Amino acid sequence: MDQFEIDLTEEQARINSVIKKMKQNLSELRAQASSMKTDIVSIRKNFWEDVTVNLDDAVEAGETATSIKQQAEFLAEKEHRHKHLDRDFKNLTRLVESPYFARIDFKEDGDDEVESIYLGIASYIDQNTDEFLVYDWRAPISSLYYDYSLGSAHFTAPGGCISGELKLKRQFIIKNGFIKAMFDTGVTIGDELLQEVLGKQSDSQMKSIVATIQQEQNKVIRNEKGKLLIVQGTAGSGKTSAALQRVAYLLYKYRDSLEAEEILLFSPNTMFNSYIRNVLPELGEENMQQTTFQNYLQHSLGNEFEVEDLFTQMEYMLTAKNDESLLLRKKATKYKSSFEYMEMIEDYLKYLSKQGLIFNDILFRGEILFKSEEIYSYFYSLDSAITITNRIKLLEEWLLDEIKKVEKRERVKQWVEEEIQFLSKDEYQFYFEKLSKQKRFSQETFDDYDREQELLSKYVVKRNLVAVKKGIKSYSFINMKAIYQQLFELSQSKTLEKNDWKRIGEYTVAEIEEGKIPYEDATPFLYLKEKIEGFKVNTTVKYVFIDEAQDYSAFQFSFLKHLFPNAKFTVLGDSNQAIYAHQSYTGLGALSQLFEEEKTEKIELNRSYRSTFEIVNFTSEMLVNKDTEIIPFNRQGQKPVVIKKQSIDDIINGIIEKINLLPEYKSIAIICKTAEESNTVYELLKGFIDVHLVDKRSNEFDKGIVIIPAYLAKGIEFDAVIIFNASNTAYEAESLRNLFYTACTRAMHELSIFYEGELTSFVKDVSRDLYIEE
Ligand SMILES: Nc1ncnc2c1ncn2[C@@H]1O[C@H](COP(=O)(O)OP(=O)(O)OP(=O)(O)O)[C@@H](O)[C@H]1O
Repeated sequence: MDQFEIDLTEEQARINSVIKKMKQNLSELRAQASSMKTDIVSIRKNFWEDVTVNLDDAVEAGETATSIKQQAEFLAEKEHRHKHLDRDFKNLTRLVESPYFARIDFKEDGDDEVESIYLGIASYIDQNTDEFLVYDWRAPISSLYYDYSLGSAHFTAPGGCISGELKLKRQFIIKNGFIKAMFDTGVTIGDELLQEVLGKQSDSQMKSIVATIQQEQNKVIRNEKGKLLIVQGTAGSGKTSAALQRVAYLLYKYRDSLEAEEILLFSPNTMFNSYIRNVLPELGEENMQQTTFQNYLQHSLGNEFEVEDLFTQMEYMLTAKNDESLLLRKKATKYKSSFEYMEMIEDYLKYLSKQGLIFNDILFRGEILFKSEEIYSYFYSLDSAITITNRIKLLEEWLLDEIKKVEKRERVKQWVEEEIQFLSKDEYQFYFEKLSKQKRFSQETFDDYDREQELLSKYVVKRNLVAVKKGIKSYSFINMKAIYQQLFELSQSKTLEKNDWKRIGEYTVAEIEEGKIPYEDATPFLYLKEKIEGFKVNTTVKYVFIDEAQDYSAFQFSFLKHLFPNAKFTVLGDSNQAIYAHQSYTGLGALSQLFEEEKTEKIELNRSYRSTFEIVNFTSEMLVNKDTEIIPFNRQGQKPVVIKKQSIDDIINGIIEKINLLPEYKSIAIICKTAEESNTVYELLKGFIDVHLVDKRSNEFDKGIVIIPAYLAKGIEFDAVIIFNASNTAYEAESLRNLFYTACTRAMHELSIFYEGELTSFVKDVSRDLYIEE
């Protein structure tokens, strides 16, 4: 036996022994969990038998409340412990399959002994000796594995910095308790294992990367310095992966004070949510909250407006005739996404503080109860040193007080009497019972006619005023539509030409009038509304993650900062994938203005792991911005293939042929420029191959062969990518470069580009030796 075989035998023996212990623990845990579950079910069932209920007097009622509270606390405590047991059980079940993925041997300075540390997705301690048989990959000592090659190394433990020497780094692939592969490595994280992992086919779900986290990714995962962490990373550099492992890391590090629901991830679309939903559970953690910015806008404005979504806006920009109105919309979008527009709104708010708010009349039974002018006068009679929001609150209180007077006044009116007469038997009974409960009557009927009339009229008026009061409480007396529209009349852009601003104003006012809110107006509108009505901030979220951050405008970042005042932000993006090029995208640099410099950290990820060496070299050359070098991971594959066809029909035939020739890939994407083009291609292909069409409503990430518009393919990856038509007509404008780049960088193993007519210059400009022409 050579040394490797000896080592392998020893390691397998250790694994066997560890798994044996784990299995024993597992059955103990199972028994504990099951008995605790029985207890919980029984407590729930007998809840009311075990509390003493007596409501005879205040003292007894107080004791009853205490008894209920104690019983509820007892149950909650049991449930909490059961949840933990359940989690330990699930983790141990995973560990039994594959107890660890790495070993490091570390000799601490001043110590003679070399300690062997095994790293897995969770810690495992020998119940008899208290020895750590497996260390959680997030434990302080585990960072040695990610950060150092052999030689001197150190890590920060709770008690301070510990230095020493890393003597061995070994990696394993263990399946069903058996070592499938074992590598000893000298460099940071061995290439062999990474080769092995990256060479695999894609999955419908993103996978955790804990065994092969790279040094620069580890910096993202464990970073804790600033309030804002900006990660600028090239396509496929592991931004999303690092973000998710970071969530797992934070949940581990702050396990006593941080819950998964206090972490919120903004992702590019709902399909993406389904794509990443397995990563954290795979690591034994609960998923954080996930949403999209669109979802938030819809939730906040959806009742009042038809809110345009980003994809509709994008589809419009990509398909509309290249005329004056498209140009204007682009200018408007750019302007409305900028900090300058936010400043304009701030100035407008200063103006509104002194004059100019617009109110609605408050109506009651078709008549004006409060005229808008009256509301206006009251509002501006309040001390202008008080914020607008607080004055609105005072105004609300005043209106509700006035309503009390109205209530009294209305009771004697003719309509009330008429309504009483028409009360149905049920309604009459309803009021009667209500009054009886209040001990107003001792007998079965109203005994006194006048009293009856008085009380019934009171109820009738109250009932009729419910909607008015509700309206006042929800501030429907503020005419937000008109206030936003007025902004265009009263303000003047410093950068746009006068005429452009005027025309932008005209069409915005018209859209809003029709109850539609363009995507670029949704956040500014909401900002203005919240500044007037009071910002509904979320103080419970402690960490906000923004993936695909290049798609957010400066305005939206500012808004999010307001929205989550207590949160730390991790923002991940790639300026080369800024496909909404009409936005005022200024790079993630715009973000730096949000927090003070000392609270902001920046990390760049330049190594690309998703695609083969050949694909990365090809796609990198498409970029004009070559400030940062993109380093491909050394995984070989075929060069991208560029295929010329005579017509669209020929392209369709070519794609069918291509797909038949490709190996049995799990996922193939035919990426089109727009949803419109995707529909057409789908209709042409569906009779010949089994394809799914992905659109913005798709919630699940389908594997197999999909047809997808480029802007929806963001963040996801496929074994093979086929670009439908890379003609110069389709991809001519410079603004489409990033969209094209994003589409091509979705490919892991193979990239084929079809076109008819002239080839887009985005490909033509790439060195000829980097692709094959067919
Ligand atoms: N350290 C790693 N070990 C193994 N796989 C990795 C590692 N880093 C990244 N990957 C893999 O590379 C691919 C791209 O990762 P990910 O999607 O996180 O990148 P990204 O930077 O968010 O990409 P994009 O911006 O292009 O959407 C994934 O398949 C991921 O599993």
